[in-house]
Amino acid sequence: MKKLEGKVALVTGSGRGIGRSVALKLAGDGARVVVNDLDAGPAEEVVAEIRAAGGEAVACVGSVTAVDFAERFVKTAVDNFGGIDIIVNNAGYTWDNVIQKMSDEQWYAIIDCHLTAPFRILRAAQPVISALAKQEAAEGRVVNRKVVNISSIAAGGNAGQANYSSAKAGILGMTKSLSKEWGRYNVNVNAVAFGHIDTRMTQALAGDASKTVSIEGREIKVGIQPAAIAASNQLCPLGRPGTPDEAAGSVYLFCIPESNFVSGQVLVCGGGFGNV
Ligand SMILES: NC(=O)C1=CN([C@@H]2O[C@H](COP(=O)(O)OP(=O)(O)OC[C@H]3O[C@@H](n4cnc5c(N)ncnc54)[C@H](O)[C@@H]3O)[C@@H](O)[C@H]2O)C=CC1
Ligand SMILES: CC(C)c1ccc(C(=O)O)c(O)c1O
Repeated sequence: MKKLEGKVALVTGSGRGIGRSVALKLAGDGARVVVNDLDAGPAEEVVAEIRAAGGEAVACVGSVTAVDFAERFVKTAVDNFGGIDIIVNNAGYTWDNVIQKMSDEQWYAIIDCHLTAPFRILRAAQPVISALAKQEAAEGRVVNRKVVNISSIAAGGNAGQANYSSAKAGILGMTKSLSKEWGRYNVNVNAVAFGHIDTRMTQALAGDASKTVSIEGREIKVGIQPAAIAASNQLCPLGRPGTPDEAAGSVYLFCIPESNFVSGQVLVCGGGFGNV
């Protein structure tokens, strides 16, 4: 018996990187997944991958920052799969600069994506979750649901990331508050704070090359200089970045029944480096 058989999981930013690995991992253990990404192609590919492996998935394409996104995301889960069991707030990117060079646009774009969007998604999910919990209580059943918010070791502070570290610290506060509000619905609300995971966002740049990705019409610089990666590896007891599959493994721990009495906690997944 698969541990997540029949569960309905919503994973933002799951067209690539860590989110993609989370979607595949949850689906591989029986969950039906709503795959979200800003980019339709990668989202549809993950849906196809899950279906090809015998699983169930549907795409909900669009930016988590769109004002109507949260309601659409929740509706997609309810219309296609009849409920919500797991929410992983993962979508994101970095847009770094030292504070004197950080524009309001840059500040709000990152706060909106990493903090306001998860808030709206969880707010939109509340009526569905409370109704299901009420129905289950009337039937004498206890069903644990799971929220996993994705944070970063940058929540502890990182030069050049005032916007990102504020958002990633903020979501830890939201995680702890919601764990107290939603215990009554049997929802475990936890966070995973990643250290360096090897993805598009943190890809190694060749030489002094710079790379950009297009996020909502903006060309955003991504990638890390090899010297910074070497320094990060040196600080990390395991001496290397994590893989997206390893990152997904730590999210999975908060999604399975074995963690049913763990709530309001932050798991650092950083190869031994970092605390928040
Ligand atoms: N890679 C790393 O070292 C670390 C990553 N994280 C966090 O992990 C999460 C996933 O990042 P990665 O997998 O590394 O990046 P990635 O770039 O490989 O994947 C992120 C995905 O999110 C999507 N996305 C970005 N903005 C979106 C939006 N507004 N709406 C919907 N989808 C959106 C992108 O299109 C992309 O497919 C992010 O929240 C990031 O901040 C945290 C700590 C370290
Ligand atoms: C590799 C560097 C140190 C690093 C690690 C983690 C993040 C993150 O939390 O997003 C970064 O943005 C990094 O640049």
